[in-house]
Amino acid sequence: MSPVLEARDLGFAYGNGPLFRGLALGLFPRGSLAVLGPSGSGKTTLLHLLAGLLPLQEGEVYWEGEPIRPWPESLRARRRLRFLGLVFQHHFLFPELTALENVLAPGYLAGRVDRAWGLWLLERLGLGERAHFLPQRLSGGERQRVAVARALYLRPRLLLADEPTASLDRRQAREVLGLMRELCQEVGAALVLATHDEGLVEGFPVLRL
Ligand SMILES: Nc1ncnc2c1ncn2[C@@H]1O[C@H](COP(=O)(O)OP(=O)(O)OP(=O)(O)O)[C@@H](O)[C@H]1O
Repeated sequence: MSPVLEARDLGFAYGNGPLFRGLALGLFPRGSLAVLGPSGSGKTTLLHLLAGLLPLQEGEVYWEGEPIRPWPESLRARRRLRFLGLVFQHHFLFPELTALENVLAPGYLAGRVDRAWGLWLLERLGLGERAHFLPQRLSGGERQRVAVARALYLRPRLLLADEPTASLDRRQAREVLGLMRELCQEVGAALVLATHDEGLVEGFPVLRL
């Protein structure tokens, strides 16, 4: 079995000294990893490097064994759409689209619109009854669950979640994380979770920044 995601010898600096150097990680299909570190330690930067959203400075990132550095941005964007899903601290839902339309949005980009699959994801996340609500009528936890459904809609090999529960209370955070982990297993996605919260990473292999 080859790794879904691998990073070797990663180093990055914004100009005022290195944020990290010589960093390595690897994830197998359906594997998980928590990136743990205080605010400012470089979690978001690392996830952006892994997602190919920030140019690599030192080292290399491999998606399913292929180095991403040589790819032109247009190819990277195309590969990203199929390879990975992203969930951020803020949900970034389209305010004028319903929960279901938000989940289907990547399907329009990829030419794969399957309402039944979108609805199944929402139901699995406990939002079947709210599929036709606009985001403004949903709670913070519900919006974040819609964002998780949207990120998994194209059945990515990898889900990158950057502080996805930072705006939720502890109970909601645990619930959203638990559902996210279960659904990743079902969809077949590996999971990288970035968080500053030690209390949330029980059961995860941990990389400390
Ligand atoms: N575009 C940028 N230019 C210069 N410095 C930056 C830039 N983006 C981030 N930084 C700095 O790099 C450091 C790491 O930032 P990053 O957002 O990766 O950390 P983080 O661990 O995700 O933090 P948080 O938990 O607060 O989101 C911080 O000190 C930040 O101020």
